[in-house]
Amino acid sequence: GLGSSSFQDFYNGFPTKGSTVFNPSLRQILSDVVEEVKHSIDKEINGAELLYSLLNAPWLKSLLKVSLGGATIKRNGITGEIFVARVIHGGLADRSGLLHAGDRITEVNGYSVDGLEPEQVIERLARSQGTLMFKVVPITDRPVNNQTILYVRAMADYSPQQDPAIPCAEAGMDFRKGDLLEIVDQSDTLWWQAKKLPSTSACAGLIPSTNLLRRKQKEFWWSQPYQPHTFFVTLHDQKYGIYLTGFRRSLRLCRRQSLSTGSSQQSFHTRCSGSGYGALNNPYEEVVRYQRNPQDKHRLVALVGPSGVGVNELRRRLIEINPVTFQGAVAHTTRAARSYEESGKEYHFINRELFENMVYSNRFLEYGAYKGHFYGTSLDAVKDVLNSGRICVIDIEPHAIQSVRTHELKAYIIYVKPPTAERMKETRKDAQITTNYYVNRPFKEEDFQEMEEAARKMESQYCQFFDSVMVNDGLQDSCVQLLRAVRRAQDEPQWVPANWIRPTEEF
Ligand SMILES: Nc1ncnc2c1ncn2[C@@H]1O[C@H](COP(=O)(O)OP(=O)(O)OP(=O)(O)O)[C@@H](O)[C@H]1O
Repeated sequence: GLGSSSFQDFYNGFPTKGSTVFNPSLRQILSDVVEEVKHSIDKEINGAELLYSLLNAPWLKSLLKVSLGGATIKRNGITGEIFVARVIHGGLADRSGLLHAGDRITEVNGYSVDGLEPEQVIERLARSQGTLMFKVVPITDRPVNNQTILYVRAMADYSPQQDPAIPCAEAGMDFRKGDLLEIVDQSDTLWWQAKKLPSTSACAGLIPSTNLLRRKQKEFWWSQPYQPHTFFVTLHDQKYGIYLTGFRRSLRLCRRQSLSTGSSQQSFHTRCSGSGYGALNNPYEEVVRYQRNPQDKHRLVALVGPSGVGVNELRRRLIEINPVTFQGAVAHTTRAARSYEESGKEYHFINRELFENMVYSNRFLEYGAYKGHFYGTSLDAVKDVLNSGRICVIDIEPHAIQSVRTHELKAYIIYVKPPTAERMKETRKDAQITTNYYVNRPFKEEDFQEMEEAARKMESQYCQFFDSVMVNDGLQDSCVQLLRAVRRAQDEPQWVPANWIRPTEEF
């Protein structure tokens, strides 16, 4: 339905304002827009969408959709005057430079529109053929366009179609947790305009501002899958401990035990830095493009994944491939060293008092208790590896992600995802799982299902923090994927939280 000739006609009659006639370069803009619309006719949304519901001829819908080119109109309830409510960034109206929010539309094709409903104005527009003429009284105090572009990562999902409060759902833009957004207009305190990156459309869409989205999140908190689970509990709560880096089997054991005895999820204790916590409350996290300087320390690489997916296997293989480059962090424990163990090698063996001091001075990224002993991965153990010039590769529970997303560690989070249950069955024939009843028994059907379920939950809660996602299908392939991801993290530009680069409230 989009004949170029009709576009041409329409273009010729594109709204003029006073004596201003469209600049010929608009011809080019319009043909761009035609292309855009062809690709996104069902998604591309702007004020002209109002027309959409009123018109029947599909070609006309398309045409008019473009014609308003991203402006919404509204009626002043008291005076009855029709105004341009909003000009969508990057849309035709915006690019023409002729329509501005606040401009009053007095006539369409010589007919006064005062007192009409916006829908009637739209209808009038729809009925007109050939030349389309607007008489516009420009707003006197046009706001200066001093918008700075802001890049953010969405920490929440948003769907305009499900938001009755949005002024024009069709002009809205949906996004999901983890999406990168380029915010192009913040002039309205409630509704911002943004594009999703990588952007395929020139046109922006409406999204709620930080404050508005925060308010919405509070209203709908029960529907938000993500709730921070960062707890500080006393060291004397030994009943349900956890275990950490390098000993995830114990961790899994005690987690399962604690679940089966009805304990809450408080078996995870993580460090909670100011900046990290701030990010949890912010529906948008400001990000900047960052590339590590070759002279700088490496970024910490942290693997997360559901228990049994193979996080430790992958980590071990990576370190084995190149132990000069990669290293894990040595955990601390209060358990006594065995005769063959050496402090600083298997563990840093420390006494309980020292462990407690480290907890209280916030030195652990994550810690917990298991069988009466404490275990923890300390910030210093990670820094030791990074200071030695190596790449520190650790695995963490997702609850601890916030404790490594800091200016200092600049963690790159790799999520290891299980393949389908069928593929798991094929690839894990000789693999061994550790459960709370058995250490190293063959995988069973239900293990795969449990893992799938755990992966789903993990993704729904934490996907916004994953810098890279890999499926651990064939081991060989996974190792190559992992190696590539680690290289990317160190050598290629990445979006990182802005406060890593210009720290505000760092520890
Ligand atoms: N891609 C793979 N193909 C085949 N077997 C694998 C693969 N990845 C891991 N395994 C095997 O699966 C088993 C569990 O892996 P691993 O111990 O690394 O799990 P994990 O994610 O660290 O879980 P946990 O939290 O229990 O420690 C091991 O026997 C490991 O060798």
